[in-house]
Amino acid sequence: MSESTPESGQLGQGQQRHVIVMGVSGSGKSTIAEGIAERTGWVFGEADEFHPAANIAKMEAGTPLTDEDRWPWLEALNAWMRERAAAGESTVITCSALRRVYRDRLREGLDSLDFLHLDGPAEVIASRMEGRKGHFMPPELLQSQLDTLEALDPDESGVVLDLRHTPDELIDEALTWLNLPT
Ligand SMILES: Nc1ncnc2c1ncn2[C@@H]1O[C@H](COP(=O)(O)OP(=O)(O)O)[C@@H](O)[C@H]1O
Ligand SMILES: O=C(O)[C@H](O)[C@@H](O)[C@H](O)[C@H](O)COP(=O)(O)O
Repeated sequence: MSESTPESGQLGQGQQRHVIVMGVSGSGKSTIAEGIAERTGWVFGEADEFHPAANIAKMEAGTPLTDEDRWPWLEALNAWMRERAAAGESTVITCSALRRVYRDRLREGLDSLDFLHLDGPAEVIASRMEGRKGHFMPPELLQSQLDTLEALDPDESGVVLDLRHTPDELIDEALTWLNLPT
């Protein structure tokens, strides 16, 4: 399948792909999404960069975001994907996308949007957050992220991947699920 390779240039409607690597903070979204972007040539987006400064300050201070905090952020991410779609480009972005209603907002106006959910034991995620230096997200917020998380419903296009696998394994599993060459 070559429709999404960097060489293919502008893609017609229906040929482009839009993928969100989802999961709680520290699950490995950035690592895997960057790998997918490298292998596919799709435009990469990092959801943390779409948060208003107030949201970042709130998380940094150890306070979980509310739905109200998240709506403008989700709207900005959706607008960005729609712009890329209008330009005929495929995208892969990181986004916690913790609740079903958030994912519904993210899907608006797109022909298709696939979710790759990085899931696994809380202890593994916690130790990764502890080991990550210079990131604004405090490990204490992990529990609220896990409490907010709603698994993909059967009618949502997506797959759950085991975050304990290595990044290379996960990128291969993602590409295989997406029906792309590994
Ligand atoms: N599959 C993996 N196996 C081991 N360590 C990983 C894996 N994926 C990510 N990491 C490490 O875990 C930490 C969190 O990963 P990151 O990609 O920043 O997660 P997120 O974007 O979901 O917050 C980073 O230090 C990263 O290097
Ligand atoms: O909806 C939220 O509460 C945040 O978006 C959160 O889920 C996200 O994970 C943070 O932005 C931390 O960034 P990392 O996911 O990169 O740790």
